This record gives sequence, structure tokens and C-alpha cells, in this order.
Amino acid sequence: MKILNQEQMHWVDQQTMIDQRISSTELMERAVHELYKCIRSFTWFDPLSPVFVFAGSGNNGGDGIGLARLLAEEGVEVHLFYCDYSEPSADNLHMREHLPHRKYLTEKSITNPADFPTLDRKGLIIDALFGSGLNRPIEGVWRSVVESINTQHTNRVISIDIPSGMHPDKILENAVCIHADITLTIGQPKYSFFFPELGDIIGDWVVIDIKLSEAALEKCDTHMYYLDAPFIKGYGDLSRKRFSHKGTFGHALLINGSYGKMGAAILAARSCLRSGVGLLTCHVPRIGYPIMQISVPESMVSVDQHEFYFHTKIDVSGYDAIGIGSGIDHGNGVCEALLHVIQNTTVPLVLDADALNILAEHADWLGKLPRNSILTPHPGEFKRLFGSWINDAEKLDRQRNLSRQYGLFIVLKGANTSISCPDGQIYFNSTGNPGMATAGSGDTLTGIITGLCAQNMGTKSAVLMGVYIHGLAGDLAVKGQSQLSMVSSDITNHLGAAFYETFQT
Ligand SMILES: NC(=O)C1=CN([C@@H]2O[C@H](COP(=O)(O)OP(=O)(O)OC[C@H]3O[C@@H](n4cnc5c(N)ncnc54)[C@H](O)[C@@H]3O)[C@@H](O)[C@H]2O)[C@@H](O)CC1
Ligand SMILES: Nc1ncnc2c1ncn2[C@@H]1O[C@H](COP(=O)(O)OP(=O)(O)O)[C@@H](O)[C@H]1O
Ligand SMILES: [K+]
Repeated sequence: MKILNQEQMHWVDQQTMIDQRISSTELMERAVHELYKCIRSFTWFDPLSPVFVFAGSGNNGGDGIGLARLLAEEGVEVHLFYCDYSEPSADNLHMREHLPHRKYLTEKSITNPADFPTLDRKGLIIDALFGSGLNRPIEGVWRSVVESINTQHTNRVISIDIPSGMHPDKILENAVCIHADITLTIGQPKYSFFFPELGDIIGDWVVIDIKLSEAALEKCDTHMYYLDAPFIKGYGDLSRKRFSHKGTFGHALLINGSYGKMGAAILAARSCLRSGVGLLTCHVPRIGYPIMQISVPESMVSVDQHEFYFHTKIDVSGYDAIGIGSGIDHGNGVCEALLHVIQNTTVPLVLDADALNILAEHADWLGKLPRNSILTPHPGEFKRLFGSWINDAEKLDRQRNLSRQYGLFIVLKGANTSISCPDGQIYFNSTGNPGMATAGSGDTLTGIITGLCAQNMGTKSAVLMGVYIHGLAGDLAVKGQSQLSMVSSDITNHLGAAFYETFQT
């Protein structure tokens, strides 16, 4: 799914009306009905508790007023508060004029902070103050309304389209903003939803499909995408031909593990095999030989001369993909051995963990990496590599620029992992959950991406698919159990189900 900016979203709305020959009111009605259906589908929704709708004077307010109408028609007690910061838009007025006469629907205007009502502690708050048309921080009485809503800790808050006060494309410094529990976002997620520093403000978000014009969406030029199921399904064909053999699916080399960290090598190797690679060789220090042979019998083992660390300048020719770094540590000679790999292969390298930390100490090596190599830092490793950032928007810009400058994929891990590509595109992952914040879950990702890269599907496909499948396996693993109990082997154990769910093969 494309991620569009404020201007493009507005243009797509307009084009949708033209292409589908509908009025702006009809488009808003469509949004309102979908919002209503979504709210009614929440199992926690209690039609016997009151709903408080705070509506601004733009179209976001119009959505809120329309929603108030549908809820009131159902018999829900609804209290509507108009927060008019300007003349109401035409569609907003239309929605006001079509409110039903119901005993349990009240309308009031807020014009100064003292007008803020006392709310039933159990009521649902609908935030429809400002939508994606926000163009500056909220000030004055509307700021105080936002602050008052934020103090209602016992009420659930649903923001329509975007939490009021948040800009869809950028970070407004020191801006006040509704803290939503759930954001029902219209059409597509907004770019700012992917800034970790705003994560607590947005809450959980759900995309409300209002059947925007496909032709208009197609025409919008963007470098940002949301990596969701329909997108990834169209990205590769993993079906196997009848006469295929293990040579068809590539030979991967994983250089991982050290004394006390052989687990990282095992986790990566198992995930690599579960991602369909034909052959796997794991290069490990001498201490790791029996461990690997026993734990991962499907893998061949190449043994380093050093007992504890990766140290030997090994022959890396003949492999289709090479993953390196999980648990390799920083011991003497590791840097030189890593540099030898970098300088003696042309296949893209998957670099993780200590390989990244070593890279951080040798900034000039970035330019030496084989083209299309893949760096998989978590935010700590990203900071060591590329320095700290002013805010998340600046961090993403930097990630994108570095990918273009060095011809690298950078997989910045976390919730909604961002993947920047040498072609300047950025993808935000849709799968994964906080249960995956557990030791070794990054090692499994290294194994998956390396295994996919070896299958000659193109590095970009391998990276996008790898990140998506890793998260999906995590989502499947956590079904019916607590996120806190999840361990990274659970991810590996659900890779088969994740591939099957995505590619039916
Ligand atoms: N246009 C459409 O056809 C659709 C729009 N929808 C809704 O429309 C919303 C966008 O509507 P609008 O463009 O009217 O945007 P808003 O509802 O966000 O209102 C923007 C208005 O507020 C003013 N404004 C912006 N920031 C302000 C600030 N800090 N203080 C005071 N005034 C400020 C702007 O000048 C503008 O007049 C979406 O968020 C969505 O909820 C949906 O109904 C779907 C269809
Ligand atoms: N809150 C979260 N939501 C989704 N995915 C997460 C979350 N926290 C961590 N992950 C995923 O788990 C993995 C953790 O990787 P990493 O930090 O390198 O772990 P380790 O070093 O222990 O292997 C990444 O793929 C990351 O995207
Ligand atoms: K809003």
C-alpha cells in the first residue's frame, strides 16, 4: 500500500469523487458508515455507555458528526461538542443539518476552556477535532480541549483519521496532541504513524477502506510503502517446480557464533533452512563444531582455526548469499576476518549485530561493501553506525539517504521495521508484535533474509519478504499465548505456517 502525503491524499479524495461520480458528501457518508461499522465491531463497545464526540469545523469534524448520527439512530446516548475554530465546511454543515431528533443526542458548543464538560468515566470519546488538514500546532481554547481530553484517563479515546494535533507528514515540535487509544485512519496510514516517538499518541491504528480511486492512487508518485499482505503476495513466486532440486535453491553461508554465543548461530541457521535454502554451510569457531552438528544436522559446518572466535580468512567463493555477524563478538582478529569477507565476494552480504558494530568503528568500510548488501541494525546499532538523530523524521531521511549513497538496504528493526532501499524507496513492515522483543529474534531475521537471498529472487524481494515473513511468523507464534512468554525459536517454528499463509506454497 502506498503512503501518500497530505497534498496527495487531498488530490486522491478529489479524484475519487470525479472518477466515481460522487459528491464530497457521499464520500464522507461512505467514510462515516465504515467508521461506524468498525466501532461496532469492537467487542468492548458498549451501546449502553455514553459517547462523547468532539467535532471541529473541518471535514474531520464532519466525520465525527456523521458518526454521532449513526450511533444516536441506534439508540446510543451521544453528546456532541462543537469546537468551531472557523466557519464549518459545507459537508460539516450538511452533517449537522441531518442529525436526528433524539432525546439522548445533545449538542453543545465549546467556546472557552470552562465549557469543557464533566464526562461519565466509562464513556467513549471520539476525537474529530482536526484531521489530516492540520497545518499548524493547535493553540488557544482548542489546545485546552485537547489537554482536557488527555486527562480523562478512564475513558477510551478513538481518534478519527489521525489524533488531533498530529501532522500527517512531519513532527511538529512541542505540539499538543490527542493521546488516542485507537486511531481509525481513513484510506491509508499516514507517514507520521511510523515515527516511534509518536507511537504512544497514535495507539493501535486501523485503516478504514473508503474505496478510493485505484486509478488516482496508481498515479501518485511516492517513495513510501506499507508492506502489507496484498503487497507482499504480489512480490514473488515461491512455488517449486516438479523437477527442481536442492541446487535450484542456492547455497548460503552463515558466519555466526562465538564462545558463549553459539545460540545465535543455531537460531540463524534453523531459520535460514526453514526459509527454503537448498544448501547451508555454517562457519563457526572450533568450539562450535559439535554444537552445530548436533543442533542443526541439515547444515554443513566449516570450522575456523580459532577455538573461540571467527578469525580465519576463509574462502567465501561459490556461495549465493552470505550472512554474517550474529554472536561473532569483537575478539582479536575478527575485524580482519570480516574485512577479508567483504573484499572477497560480490554477493550481497547480510550484516547483523557485531558485524555492524565493527562496521561502526570503520566507517570507510561502508563504501567497500558489495552492492545491495543488507544491514539489519536495531536502533542502538543504527546510532553506533550513523550517529544520533534529532527526531524520527530526520532519522528516516538519513536512513534513506545512506541507502542511496552506498547502494545498501538498511533494515532498521523495531515495531513497523523500516526498510530503505538503494533505489530510495522506504517500506514499513505491517507484521510483528512486541513479543518479538526477545533475545535472538534478530538472529532469526538474519537467517531468513540470507536463506531467501540465496534463492536468487532478487535482493529487494528477499529483504521485503524476509522482514514481512519474520513478523508474520511472530504473529502466528503468539496466537493463543502471552507475548511475554514468546522466545525467538517460536518464530522459527512458525515460519512454515507464515510462508504457507502468504504464498500458499
Ligand atoms: N475530503 C474528503 O472527501 C474526505 C475527508 N475525510 C475527512 O476529512 C478530513 C480532512 O478534512 P479537512 O481538509 O477539512 O481537514 P480538517 O478537518 O483537519 O480541518 C482543517 C481546517 O482546519 C484549519 N486548521 C488547520 N490547522 C489548524 C489549527 N492548528 N488551528 C486552527 N485551524 C486549523 C485549516 O485551515 C482547515 O480549514 C480527514 O482527516 C477525514 O477525517 C473523510 O470524510 C473522507 C472523505
Ligand atoms: N515492538 C515490536 N514490534 C514488532 N517487532 C519487534 C518489536 N520489538 C522487536 N521486534 C522485532 O524483533 C527483532 C529484534 O531484533 P534484535 O533487536 O536484533 O534482537 P536480538 O539482537 O536479540 O537478536 C527485530 O526484527 C524487530 O523488528
Ligand atoms: K482527529
